[in-house]
Amino acid sequence: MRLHVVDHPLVAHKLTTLRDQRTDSATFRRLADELVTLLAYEATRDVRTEQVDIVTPVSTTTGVKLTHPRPLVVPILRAGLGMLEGMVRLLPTAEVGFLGMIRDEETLQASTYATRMPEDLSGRQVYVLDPMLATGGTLVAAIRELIGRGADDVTAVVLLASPEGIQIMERELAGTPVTVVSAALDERLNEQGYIVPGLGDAGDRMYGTVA
Ligand SMILES: O=P(O)(O)OC[C@H]1O[C@H](OP(=O)(O)OP(=O)(O)O)[C@H](O)[C@@H]1O
Ligand SMILES: O=c1cc[nH]c(=O)[nH]1
Ligand SMILES: [Mg+2]
Repeated sequence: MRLHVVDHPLVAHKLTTLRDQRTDSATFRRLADELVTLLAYEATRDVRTEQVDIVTPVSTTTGVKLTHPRPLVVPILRAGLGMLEGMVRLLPTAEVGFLGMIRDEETLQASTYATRMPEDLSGRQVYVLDPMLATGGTLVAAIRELIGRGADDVTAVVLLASPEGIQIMERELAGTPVTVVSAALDERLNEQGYIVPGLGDAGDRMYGTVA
């Protein structure tokens, strides 16, 4: 597993406002959208392209276009949904699949309540979206599902990761073609499994619900 923490002043600036407890839901959604677009730039560095010949008003030239099979973008509901638009804006040919997952706040075990994506992902590049990589349980289960369907290149785009979660991912997904792109690597998890300093419950902050 590869970890890439995006080091950029615009990312740090937007993330600081996202973390701030005074930030309202509408602003939180806008910032999550903007942040994922900045992360997508890094996450798609190896997206597959093919050469094409085109004619400009001045001459002929050779360029590239996104190639087949189309990349698949999978937001993990609920909070990952807030990252979908920002991602597909940069990947207009992408197909979108969905995984609904919830973490039991007592046991911290993740379970899946909805799955809607192609059965066969062989040869596909997959971008899985979830703002929080806390214990890693959710992302490990999601990525296992994608690899089980044949995906051979998985990139997880997250806003915050914990060192504990990264360690679990490295252990549980050793030898699999997985990259994690994050806006920050935080200090630790607290006793409730929340990222510290973190931003609280991403889904609640995004959709205005109270934990
Ligand atoms: O790394 P983990 O310890 O598994 O925790 C991270 C998960 O927890 C949150 O989802 P939550 O269960 O709150 O669902 P929600 O997105 O519907 O709020 C978050 O959006 C991640 O999916
Ligand atoms: O800090 C955390 C941990 C899990 N889920 C969240 O939304 N936030
Ligand atoms: Mg939540």
